[in-house]
Amino acid sequence: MTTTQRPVQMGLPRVRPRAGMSAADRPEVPELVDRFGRVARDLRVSITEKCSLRCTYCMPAEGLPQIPRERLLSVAEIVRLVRIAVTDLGVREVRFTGGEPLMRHDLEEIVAGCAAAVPGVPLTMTTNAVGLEHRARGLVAAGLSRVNVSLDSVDRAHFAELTRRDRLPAVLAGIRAAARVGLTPLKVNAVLMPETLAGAADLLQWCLDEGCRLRFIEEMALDADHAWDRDSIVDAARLLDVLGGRFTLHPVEREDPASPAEEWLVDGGPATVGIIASVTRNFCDACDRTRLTAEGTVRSCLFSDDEVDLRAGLRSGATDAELAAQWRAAMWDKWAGHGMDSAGFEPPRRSMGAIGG
Ligand SMILES: Nc1nc2c(ncn2[C@@H]2O[C@H](COP(=O)(O)OP(=O)(O)OP(=O)(O)O)[C@@H](O)[C@H]2O)c(=O)[nH]1
Ligand SMILES: C[S@@+](CC[C@H](N)C(=O)[O-])C[C@H]1O[C@@H](n2cnc3c(N)ncnc32)[C@H](O)[C@@H]1O
Ligand code: SF4
Ligand code: SF4
Repeated sequence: MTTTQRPVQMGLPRVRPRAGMSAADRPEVPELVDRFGRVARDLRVSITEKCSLRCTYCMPAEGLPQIPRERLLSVAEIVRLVRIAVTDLGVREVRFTGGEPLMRHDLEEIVAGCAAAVPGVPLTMTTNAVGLEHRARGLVAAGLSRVNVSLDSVDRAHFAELTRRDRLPAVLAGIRAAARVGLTPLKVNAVLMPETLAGAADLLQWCLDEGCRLRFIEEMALDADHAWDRDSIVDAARLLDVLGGRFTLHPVEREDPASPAEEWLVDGGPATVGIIASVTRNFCDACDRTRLTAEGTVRSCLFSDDEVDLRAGLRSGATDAELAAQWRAAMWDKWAGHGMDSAGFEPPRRSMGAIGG
């Protein structure tokens, strides 16, 4: 686990991690700083636990237990928290995720409400693209800036096996519709597993043909079935070997050293393929993420089950300042990193789909 000490940038006080730092040690700044000197600027909002697919690395076959409607944040509650995040807490980008955000019929209202509340802030979505074909235009009109789409294989049988649903045609149609209406740059996320390797070159060729930016992602211990095994991680070297059989790849110097994806130029460029090595070369020391779950808790790290409930305050008359203070306190306690390489590592209780990836 990386615990590199990083100074807080941009004029904020320098915060040094030290054992036993308490709430009283938090500097009086509006931003979402933590004890390790990081500042969270990237808000990921889960809006549902429901999903149209059942990816084996994420969901149980039967889906997640349904969240009763009254426990889900409403459109107005999501918009209010997004406004607080941007205007009071220094958030600069908002991503809708889940579960599958397209499962919410009021997604367009959520996007439009946020676009009006925080004009100029990029509003993005991570989606499996099932049904996006019919909603892409409406989402652009509502104010969505771009989308990232999960797609692990362009082989229909293989896709059905990985997602437990035969929906590849809908996903490809969704990606094409999103690209047509300008939800770009459109990135494709593929979780890297032994099963993904066989079709990796075909997937890259498809993305090159369609003008999408493909990133492979190391599988993390966030599957609902708890079948993840550190020793069966497929690493970048194995993937590069497979892709190298069909393409010429050259590593690209990272423009942004904090960016999680390492990039390779494909056949001389300009197209690239990326690898997000969340496990073997984690980027926790540069983490700038804060999360809201669909039930309105702040989750400071994907791997930390310590959540702070904002919904209770939202529904009992808390002021913006009170909600912001709760959010700051939650982020101050953020962990150094995920710890997947530490002895005695235990996966979190919630799986990826229940957190909001
Ligand atoms: N370790 C770690 N991995 C994450 C986190 N959030 C997302 N991921 C992984 O990164 C992959 C890509 O996430 P996206 O939702 O596309 O977001 P992103 O890469 O931040 O998006 P861009 O800003 O478009 O590059 C996901 O498939 C997850 O596997 C996080 O907070 N920590
Ligand atoms: C949980 S999904 C939610 C959004 C949407 N349903 C989708 O699939 O894009 C968000 C991202 O998490 C990734 N993901 C899910 N489980 C993962 C795991 N165990 N390890 C790494 N990434 C995972 C997915 O590939 C996807 O890119
Ligand atoms: S990764 Fe996304 S599409 Fe796949 S099961 Fe999880 S939430 Fe659904
Ligand atoms: S695992 Fe936690 S600390 Fe690491 S990048 Fe993800 S959210 Fe940030």
